[in-house]
Parts: sequence; C-alpha cells; structure tokens
Amino acid sequence: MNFNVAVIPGDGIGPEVTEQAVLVLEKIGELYNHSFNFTEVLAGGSAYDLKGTPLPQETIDICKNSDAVLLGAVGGPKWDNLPGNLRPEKGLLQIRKELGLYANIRPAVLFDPLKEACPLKPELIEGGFDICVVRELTGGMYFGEKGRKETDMGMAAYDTELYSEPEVDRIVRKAFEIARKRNNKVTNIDKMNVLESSRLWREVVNKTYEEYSDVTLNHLLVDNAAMQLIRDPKQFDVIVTTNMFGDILSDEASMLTGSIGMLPSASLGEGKFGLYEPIHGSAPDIAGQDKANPLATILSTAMMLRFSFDLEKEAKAIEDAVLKVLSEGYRTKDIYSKGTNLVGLKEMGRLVVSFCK
Ligand SMILES: NC(=O)c1ccc[n+]([C@@H]2O[C@H](COP(=O)([O-])OP(=O)(O)OC[C@H]3O[C@@H](n4cnc5c(N)ncnc54)[C@H](O)[C@@H]3O)[C@@H](O)[C@H]2O)c1
Ligand SMILES: CC(C)[C@H](C(=O)O)[C@@H](O)C(=O)O
Ligand SMILES: [Mg+2]
Repeated sequence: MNFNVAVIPGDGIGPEVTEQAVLVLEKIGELYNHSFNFTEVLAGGSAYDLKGTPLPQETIDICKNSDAVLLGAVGGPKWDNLPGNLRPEKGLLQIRKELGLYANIRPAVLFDPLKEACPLKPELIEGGFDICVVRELTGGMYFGEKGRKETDMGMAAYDTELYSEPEVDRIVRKAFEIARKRNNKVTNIDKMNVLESSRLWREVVNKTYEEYSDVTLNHLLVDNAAMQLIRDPKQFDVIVTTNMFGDILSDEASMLTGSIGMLPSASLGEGKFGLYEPIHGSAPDIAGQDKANPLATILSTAMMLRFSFDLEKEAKAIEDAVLKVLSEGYRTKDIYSKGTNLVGLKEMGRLVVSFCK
C-alpha cells in the first residue's frame, strides 16, 4: 500500500531522531511491500528562521493532505526571547489545533530489559507496568485567554484554564474506549478541590461514565497522582487528564520507563489521521552530538502504523525490533547502565533497522 507521510524534523535533536525513524519506516516498507512517501516540511524555530513564522501555511496544507505526520521536536534557547506568538512551541500548538488532534496518547511501558534503568525499587516494578496516558491536547490553559495587565501591584500576567463540556466529553470517551480494549480501568486526574474547571471536568467524567459502567473508574487529585506514580505505578492502567496535567505527568511517567527518550505519542482526532511524536523536546544540551535516544520517535512510527494505517503486524515488527535491541544490551547514554553496550543515536537506529523482520 502507499502512504503519504509529512515529516516535521523541527529543531535540536528533532532532525536526528526523525531521520532514524524514517529509515525504520523505509525498512518496514521494503519488508512488507508498502511505499511510504515522505514530504519534509518546516515548523518551529527553523521555520521561523526561514519563513518568519513557526508554522507556515504550506506546512498546514501538506500535513492536511497527508495520511499521517511524523514530528521530531521544536524549540530551543535560540528562540527564547521571541514573543509568545512567534515562539517555536506556538507552531506546535497551532498545528495540533489546526488538525483537530485533541487526544494525545502517551503509553508509558516498561520494557523488561530496562528494569535496571528504572529508578524505582525492583519490588515496585515486578512484572513491569503498562500505563496509557490520555492527555487532552487542544484545550485548557494552553489555549485559554492569556495576557498581561497593569494592576495596583504593577504588571501582572494570566493564563486561563477553560474547558467546555463537549471538550471534556470527547476526550473522556476516547479514554473509556481505549480502556475497553485494554483492562477496563480508567483513572481520572484533576484538581477539583481547587479549580472550577476541574469541577466541571469531573462532573462530565462522571456523566459520560454512565455509558461506560463496564469500566472501572476512579478519581485522583493531581498532586496525589504525581506521588502515586512513583509509589506504585502498577496501580495505573488508562489515565485521562487535562492538557497541562498530562504534559507534566507523562514526563514523570517516562522516567519510570528509564528515560524520556523512550516515550512515543500519538495525537489523534476523530478519524484515522494522526500526528506522531516523541514526548520529549529538542534537547538542546545534546543536539548534534549523536547522543539522543531515537527509540521514542521510532516507537511513535509503530503507533502511526497501528492507528493511522491499520498495519498491526508491521507496528509489532518495530516494537519487537526495539525490544531485541534492548535485550541484546544496546543502550544510548540516557538508558545506559553498567554492563550494557553504549551506542550513539545513529548506531541505535541502525540496529533497530537491522532487527526489523
Ligand atoms: N514536542 C516538542 O516539540 C517539545 C516537547 C518538550 C519540549 N520542547 C521544547 O524543547 C526545548 C527544550 O526543552 P527541555 O530541555 O525542557 O526538555 P527536553 O525534553 O528537550 O529535554 C529535557 C532533558 O531530557 C533529555 N532528553 C530529551 N530527549 C532525549 C532523548 N531523546 N534522548 C536522550 N535524552 C533526551 C535532554 O537532553 C534534557 O537533558 C524547549 O524549547 C521546549 O519548549 C518541545
Ligand atoms: C513544547 C510544548 C508546547 C509541548 C507541550 O507542552 O505540549 C511539549 O512539552 C510536549 O509535551 O509535547
Ligand atoms: Mg511536554
């Protein structure tokens, strides 16, 4: 089959990790007789430098006309002094919004060979864990009214957490539907003891739950949830939460899998179309040094094959290749532990390609 994939390498380590992910997809194409047509497009700081905007219209058009999008990461200190609406990150938020991708699926799975890279005591992670964070992606504080104003105390600034009932309902449904295909368990995470937006959020969760009573639902306040993730990650299966809380909790969860360099993600809307990206950023501290872990981006392509293209066998082939690389003891620096083989980003990518079958 033929698939059109728009590729947004972005900034920092973005181009390095997407390059490896594209090589893996090309290998899968050869092995399973598919043709992936890649179109590289600009977004983020590199787009600002070349086009004066972090999200050129051409990028939006090409993404909309593709079957899926692969994104590396955007941002970096070079652009830190730009006003908010020109920042690289604004381009990312805008593309998620433009493409209607309100559900960000972030699986935090502990690969067995990486147990030693997990900072938790062995007894807490026996048998591993498999958490699926379902993060709302196009609402909340990221998109609410924001600004600055003069007050009695001088200049002040504000960002508004605003959620409508339909916005909460659709993400919660997504989480329940995912739970039905897994272990029928959802944990809702909010801050309803303080935030009005969280009180409405929880009301909608409970209302929508009436249609999903076969699923077990429990609620946690976000501060407790942050602690519980470290205390006992195995208690979680599907987590549903807001844009902001999901951003923070998924970075936290990633460390339990060994590194932020391990966590892929899928940003989805109503149809099959999706944008696939690692959860990490542009990692300016290691950019251009062949040190970054490309596995999060490579695993994101597996999610693309599964969700957008219905290629389960091919998706599994990538995940199996990643597991084999780890089982054979190869590690980038972020997941390295004594007795394993330290490799660079390119070598890690090459190994995954060579293990795909
Ligand atoms: N989706 C995205 O495009 C995205 C996500 C997060 C942050 N950002 C942006 O990236 C820039 C840097 O942000 P930050 O430093 O807070 O977060 P970051 O995720 O880029 O890096 C945090 C730390 O994790 C390490 N790290 C990240 N990815 C790694 C990988 N694949 N392999 C090994 N180590 C890895 C980095 O070296 C760094 O020490 C900022 O401009 C931020 O806005 C973009
Ligand atoms: C760069 C930033 C806008 C982005 C977010 O907060 O969504 C990033 O942290 C992520 O997790 O994808
Ligand atoms: Mg983040």
